[in-house]
Amino acid sequence: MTTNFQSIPLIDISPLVAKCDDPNAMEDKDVAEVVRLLDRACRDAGFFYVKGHGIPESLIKEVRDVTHKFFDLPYEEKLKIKLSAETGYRGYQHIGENITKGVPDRHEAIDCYRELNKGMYGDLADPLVGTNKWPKDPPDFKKLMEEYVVLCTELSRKIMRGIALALGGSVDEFEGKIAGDPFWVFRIIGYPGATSTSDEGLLKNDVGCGAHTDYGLLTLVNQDDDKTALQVRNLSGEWISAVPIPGTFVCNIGDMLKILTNGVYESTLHRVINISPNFRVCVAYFYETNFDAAISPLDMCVKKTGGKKKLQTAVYGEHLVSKVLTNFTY
Ligand SMILES: N=C(N)NCCCC[C@H](N)C(=O)O
Ligand SMILES: O=C(O)CCC(=O)C(=O)O
Ligand SMILES: [Fe+2]
Repeated sequence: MTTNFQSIPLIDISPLVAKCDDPNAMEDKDVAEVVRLLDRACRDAGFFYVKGHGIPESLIKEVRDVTHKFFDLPYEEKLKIKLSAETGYRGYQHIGENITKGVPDRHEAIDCYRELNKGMYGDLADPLVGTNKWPKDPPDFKKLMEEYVVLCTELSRKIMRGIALALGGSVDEFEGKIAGDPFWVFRIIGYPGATSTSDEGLLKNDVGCGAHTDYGLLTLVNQDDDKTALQVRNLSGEWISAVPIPGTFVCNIGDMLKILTNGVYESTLHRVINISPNFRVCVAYFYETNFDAAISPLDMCVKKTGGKKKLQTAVYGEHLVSKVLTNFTY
């Protein structure tokens, strides 16, 4: 359930990060406070910033720096790792190639997914089977990003432990069959600077990514410090900017967590319009359920919401594949 939030809350999650693997974490009053704030943020906005997350700021910045360097390369160079159906939809897509609600997005990106081998989940994962396509230049790009993905996975697991407690569940509610073997998606994205200054012009010419929800459990957004671009829709349809706060991640809820919570937490619509004249990068990490998990509302959430299942079961891998196949024209 979204509200008419006017700003996106910032939560210092350091107590949770320190203690979430302690079985008695909730007895710690600082952890309990983080959990309360997470519940508030997830109910009201489905979006929140986190600080005190433990990932070094120097690494977060380096990830954005090498991303700028990659997108600065000549087009021919970037095409060496081009995404296609044959690469399992992994690799580089040029501006306008990704489509949201039928409209080409004004962004370029490298799309990566956790590795999938043929037959791993029957034929469920077939379209995404492949290995990631990393550029040779900048050197160490792959190493840095792979290191970063490991840290994002670990951080997301911790935040999901907090969210499990926020829902009144056990700390490991989202492990095991739901996300004990989490899939992940990783998008390294570049948005050209705005060509317009008026609102109408920006909406007509400068939409970097059209309104959408994310597909899985939890997204961690690492965005440039000095450009406002990400906008989040509130209940009355106002677009609230997720203005960059240095040293934080913007977190948001995906479709699978909406289903699990029977809609108590919503996967909020958001879009990207880079209003700055300069090229913006965003590195988005998506923490997902197990690839083959069949996701339905948790009993404890159904109880909270009047006892009726409001949302249908979805198999995460099917949801992802159906999205990926409509994001591109090939
Ligand atoms: N894995 C995620 N969330 N990717 C976000 C891209 C959202 C835009 C996409 N064209 C769409 O229409 O979904
Ligand atoms: O660029 C951003 O800030 C967010 C990107 C996004 O929403 C996505 O890739 O799903
Ligand atoms: Fe998104």
